[in-house]
Amino acid sequence: MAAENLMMRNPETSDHKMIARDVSVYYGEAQALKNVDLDIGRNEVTSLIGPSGCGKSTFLRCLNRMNDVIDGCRVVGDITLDGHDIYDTKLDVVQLRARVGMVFQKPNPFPKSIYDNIAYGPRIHGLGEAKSDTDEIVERSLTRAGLWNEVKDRLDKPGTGLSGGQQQRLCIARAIAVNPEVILMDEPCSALDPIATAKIEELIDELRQNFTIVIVTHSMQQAARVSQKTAFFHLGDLVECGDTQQLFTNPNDERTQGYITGRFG
Ligand SMILES: Nc1ncnc2c1ncn2[C@@H]1O[C@H](COP(=O)(O)OP(=O)(O)OP(=O)(O)O)[C@@H](O)[C@H]1O
Repeated sequence: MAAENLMMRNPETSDHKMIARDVSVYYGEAQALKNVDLDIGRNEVTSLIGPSGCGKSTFLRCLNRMNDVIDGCRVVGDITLDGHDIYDTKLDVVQLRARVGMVFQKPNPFPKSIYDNIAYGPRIHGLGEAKSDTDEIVERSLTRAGLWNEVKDRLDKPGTGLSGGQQQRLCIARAIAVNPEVILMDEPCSALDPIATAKIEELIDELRQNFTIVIVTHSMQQAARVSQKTAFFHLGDLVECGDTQQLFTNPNDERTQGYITGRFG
C-alpha cells in the first residue's frame, strides 16, 4: 500500500497505530526480512516470536528507524505511524524516536543519577524547562514504571546502583518520560530473574492502557501472558500474526505449529 494512500486515512479512526507493508531488510547482500506486512494494534501488546535469527529484532528496529544506524543495513517498503510514512526523508528521526521509544535487552541506565536518567530526555526535547516541571515528569514517569516508592528517597544516587529489575524499570521510566506513543521492547526480561520478570510483565499490562507496545521475546509463555497479538517469524518471513490465544492454540501454519510444540527453535 502506498504511503500516500495511508496518509489520507483519518488516523483516529484506524485501530492500527503502525502499519508495515512489504518491508524487506538487507544487511549488505543478505536479506534478513522478506516482504513483511504487519499491523500493530493501538493500545495493545504485540509479541514478536520465532527462532533465533528469524528477524524479530531487525523488524522491531524498523519501527523507530534504529536500523539507520547500522552500517550496510537497508530497509525497503512502507511503515506508517498514525498514517504517516516514518521513512519520509523530511521526517525528524529524533522526534520519531521520542514518539516510538525503545527498551533494550540489557538494562542500560546512563551513568547519572536516577533523577537525571529520567530528566535527560525531556530536557533535550524541551519538555519541563522549569525545575518544578522536571520534578513532576520524573515523579510521574517513575510512578508509571512502578518504581517511585522504591527510589523516591535516593533520586540523587546513580541509576547503575539499582538492581537489574529496578534498572530495567528505570529504563522504561526513561522511555515514558518523553511521552512516547509506542514503546518497543527487545527481550526486556532476558537478563532478569523470575520475580523481576513478573514485575515487568505486570507493568507492560498496565502500560498498554496508554501506550502501544511491541515486544520481542524468546519466551512463548511470556508472549502468551502479556500480549493480545502475536506475530511468528521464521527465516525472515512473517509466517502469521493473530490473536495470541488463537495463535498458540490453533495456528494456521504448520511452521507455527512446529515452533509452539517445540519441534524446532
Ligand atoms: N548488524 C547486523 N549485520 C549483519 N547481519 C545482521 C545484523 N543484525 C542481524 N543480522 C542478521 O539478520 C538476521 C536476523 O537477525 P535478528 O537479530 O533480527 O534476528 P532475531 O530473530 O532477533 O534473533 P535472536 O532471537 O537471536 O535475537 C540474522 O541472520 C542475523 O545474523
